[in-house]
Amino acid sequence: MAVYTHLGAEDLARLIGEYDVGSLVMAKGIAEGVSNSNWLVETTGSGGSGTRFILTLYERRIDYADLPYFLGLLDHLAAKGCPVPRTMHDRDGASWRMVEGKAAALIEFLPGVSPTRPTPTQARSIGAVLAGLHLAAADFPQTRANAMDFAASAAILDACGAAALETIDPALPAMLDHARVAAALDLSALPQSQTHTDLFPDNVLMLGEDVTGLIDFYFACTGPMLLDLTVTHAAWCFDAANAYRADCGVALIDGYQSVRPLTPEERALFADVAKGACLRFVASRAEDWLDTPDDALVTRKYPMQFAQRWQFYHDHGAALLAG
Ligand SMILES: Nc1ncnc2c1ncn2[C@@H]1O[C@H](COP(=O)(O)OP(=O)(O)OP(=O)(O)O)[C@@H](O)[C@H]1O
Ligand SMILES: N[C@@H](CCO)C(=O)O
Repeated sequence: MAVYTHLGAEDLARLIGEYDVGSLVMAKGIAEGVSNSNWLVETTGSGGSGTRFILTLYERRIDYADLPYFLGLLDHLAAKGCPVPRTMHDRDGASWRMVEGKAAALIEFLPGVSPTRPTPTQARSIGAVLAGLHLAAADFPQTRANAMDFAASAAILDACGAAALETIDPALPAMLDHARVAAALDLSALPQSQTHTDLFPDNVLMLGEDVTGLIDFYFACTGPMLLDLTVTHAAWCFDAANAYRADCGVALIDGYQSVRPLTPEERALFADVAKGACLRFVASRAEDWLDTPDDALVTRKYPMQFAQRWQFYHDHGAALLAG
């Protein structure tokens, strides 16, 4: 369920009236997503604006001071031909406005569906698109620090505490030590750009083998491009039983390198950064697991899934870029 705030028909029509997109025809709450309230909105269109939009009301976990970065990055990337939604600007030129005390943005609707079992060809496509995003974002003038960097992961696991982590799984407390090791990594030699850092399949829209949309940029930040590649690798290249899918892994890295070859420093740090990437999701999932009551409507994501992927990169990560 992801409509936390009720907006009546008049509220929605008034809000849409602030934009040059024609008048409201339809608005339907979107069930997917857990962080924000989202509606699919249809309008009569105006001046080439298109007629379908996503209206997002930012509910939690988002600092409004970051909105110019998130929404400005979308516009920057869209202008360079990356498959990301453009943001609609209201008649005052603003990309977001306040509604019912919350920030709201109207974003271009993009076609496509999120793959549930990506094929190697789809993995290759997303690798190439991610590299294109990194190149296109290099001259984006704003920056944002990564609030979920390796030090943050270690701090989150530390705050959970070994005893609480053990209630989720006896193998979880060991991840705290591994997170401290990741936090001490020196990533300063790695080339940086603006990065998505949460490019799971559910944040990608595809039609067949083509990527039609990258969405949910609310963890985007300035940082090592390698981290973004390893997050995407860890999120796309394991099956439902958590076994590594080498066909997807090879295709994703090939696709990425077809657009931006990795530097020797990136190749050398691939396994360590992939392990840190896994720990970021171990940490956020463990924190959510402990914070979410058993009977909550929100589905909790299992931290051990990424602890097992950490183990995979620990055992095999160095070999993935060999040859
Ligand atoms: N620009 C877009 N074009 C088409 N569909 C979109 C677009 N943005 C979002 N959606 C749809 O809305 C759903 C919810 O969006 P999103 O995943 O961003 O939700 P959220 O609550 O903001 O994030 P989270 O996934 O972190 O809970 C997506 O699964 C997708 O179906
Ligand atoms: N994509 C993340 C949730 C957002 O950080 C996960 O699967 O844990």
